[in-house]
Amino acid sequence: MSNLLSAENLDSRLLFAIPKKGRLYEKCLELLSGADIQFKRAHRLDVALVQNHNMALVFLPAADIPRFVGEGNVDLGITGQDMVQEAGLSSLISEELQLGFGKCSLQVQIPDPDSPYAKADCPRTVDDLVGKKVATSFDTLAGKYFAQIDAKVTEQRRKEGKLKEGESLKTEIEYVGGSVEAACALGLADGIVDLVESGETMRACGLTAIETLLTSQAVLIRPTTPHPRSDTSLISLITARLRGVIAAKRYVLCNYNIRKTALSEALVITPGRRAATVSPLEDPEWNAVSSMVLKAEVANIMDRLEAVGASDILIIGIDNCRV
Ligand SMILES: Nc1ncnc2c1ncn2[C@@H]1O[C@H](COP(=O)(O)OP(=O)(O)OP(=O)(O)O)[C@@H](O)[C@H]1O
Ligand SMILES: O=P(O)(O)OC[C@H]1O[C@H](OP(=O)(O)OP(=O)(O)O)[C@H](O)[C@@H]1O
Repeated sequence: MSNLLSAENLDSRLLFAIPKKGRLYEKCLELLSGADIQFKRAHRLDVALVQNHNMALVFLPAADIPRFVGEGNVDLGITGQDMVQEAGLSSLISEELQLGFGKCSLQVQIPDPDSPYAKADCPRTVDDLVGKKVATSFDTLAGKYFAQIDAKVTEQRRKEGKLKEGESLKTEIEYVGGSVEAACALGLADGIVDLVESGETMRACGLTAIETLLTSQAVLIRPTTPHPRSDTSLISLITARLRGVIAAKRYVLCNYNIRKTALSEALVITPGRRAATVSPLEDPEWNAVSSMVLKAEVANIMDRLEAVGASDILIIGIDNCRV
């Protein structure tokens, strides 16, 4: 049997990096299926040849994908914006598409000072963490953030005469690979910088968030300068397909009938992505309108359409689309 990883198998193929596990994995598989990217991932193999395109999927840790994309080893990738920022390669990476899942925030968290178990001298603000220990998997971003806070607090303390010229404060950033939320309870750190989505993990660990370093979602990325080997037309095709799948998830089609006298008011409510489709009805005083609207705004839009006299308002799900 030929080796799947051999150069002749991969050389001519477009390489698309997908997180190999974790929070983004299942959503990525759904997205690939929606875009009809067909593949079989063999047991224990992190490369899968795509059956219906000259492409291979490469399953990598989400944290490594920005480097593989930035250095041009792969042509496309999906990862979190947080990972792109942490890799510090933003100039080499172009964000093609926000995918609308994997939404979370990178936050500074401390043991809840209002908890009955809190120590009297526990930190309450980021300034209170200066000179102490902060555990994180995002040591680059946390390091940059605390370098600024350290400089600000050092300056203040000098002015107050609490620090001599030449003396400075430095927060210690302690890298941990996972389960960062346990670091304070284990005595490893005074605060952490970690991802928060629902806040469940944070609350379960008796932590509270005091600052947000960034917000993030999953993104489709590609090298700013495509590799000479890259099939740019296939990159555009895959990007367009993924854009269609994402738009279909976010939008629904809103159809309704409206008197011509109220048409302009109704079109303000449903302007459509480019423009709404307005068709004549047999009754010359009425029009039919069809317009894409954001799923999240449907209830509000229906209320407003009814208020301007629209009738037969129908909301229709979109399976897939090109926008
Ligand atoms: N709780 C969350 N909610 C939504 N998105 C998240 C959450 N945690 C992480 N993410 C997103 O998913 C990306 C990958 O995080 P994840 O923790 O799954 O990484 P991993 O280290 O590859 O997996 P694992 O934690 O299983 O080792 C993060 O960079 C972030 O963009
Ligand atoms: O606010 P929440 O919805 O509770 O999500 C936040 C948690 O999710 C992530 O970890 P994950 O569960 O992916 O595992 P990890 O700690 O091994 O990275 C993150 O590191 C937090 O621990």
